[in-house]
Amino acid sequence: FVSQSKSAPRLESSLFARKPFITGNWKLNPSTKDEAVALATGIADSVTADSPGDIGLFVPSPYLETVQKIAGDKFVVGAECVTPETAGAFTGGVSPSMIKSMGIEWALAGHSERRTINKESDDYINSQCKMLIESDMNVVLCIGETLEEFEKGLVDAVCEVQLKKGLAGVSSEEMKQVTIAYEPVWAIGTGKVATPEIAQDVHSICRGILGEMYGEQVAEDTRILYGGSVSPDSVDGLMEKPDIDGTLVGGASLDATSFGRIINFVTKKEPATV
Ligand SMILES: O=C(CO)COP(=O)(O)O
Repeated sequence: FVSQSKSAPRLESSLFARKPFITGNWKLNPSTKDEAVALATGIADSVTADSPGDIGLFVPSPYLETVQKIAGDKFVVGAECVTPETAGAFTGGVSPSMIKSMGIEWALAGHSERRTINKESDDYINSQCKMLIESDMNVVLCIGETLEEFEKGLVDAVCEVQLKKGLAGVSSEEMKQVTIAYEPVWAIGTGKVATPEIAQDVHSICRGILGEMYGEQVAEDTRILYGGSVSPDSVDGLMEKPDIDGTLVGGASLDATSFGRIINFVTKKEPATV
């Protein structure tokens, strides 16, 4: 259904150059399995045959199997992070092979909270990306600048470093397994969503960097999601922009009604010319 490793993410529809991908990241929520079941069920109920994109939900590792069962073929389920090791003395670690063996084929890497709180470096994130790809899984590589970097005009430079280091050693062919999520740190959990214009600018810059790294075709095929305070009110405007291929939603993915509205976004995007 949504496995990018099997087919390039192109849509038959002429509206989108790339099939939209609406994703949620539950972070350290909800507090109990019962609540996770209720929330995942509510989200699954809002996915219909008319929902315009692929849908994904990144959930805490203890809930992966339960949520996967509820998801069926309505949405894909992924881990929020992985330990880039195969086995050994890494207490608390969760490896790609462990979750792959549970039927999970997706994971995030490089979320700003992991970069900051868990001190995950670009090199470590690169190992996560490579190990997920080698495990025949799909990765959503998260990048984005802090407020200070934004105010200093360093957005392009930060995105370039995070993309180039995060994807070092990843081949053009393997880029089918990669989705990018641009999440400006200043927009995460703050209620300050980037304007569609700002997000479009950065997405277009990121696509240009991917073009330098991998050529035009890979750049055109790679989905770039926006994350940071996305809500039912802001999703339509964001999704109208040509280089915004989806969203990575935090807070609003914890409410089935709000996330359902985001999943079923309405867009007036111009038909794609590619
Ligand atoms: O970090 C995010 C998703 O990964 C965004 O979180 P919010 O939508 O709560 O701002």
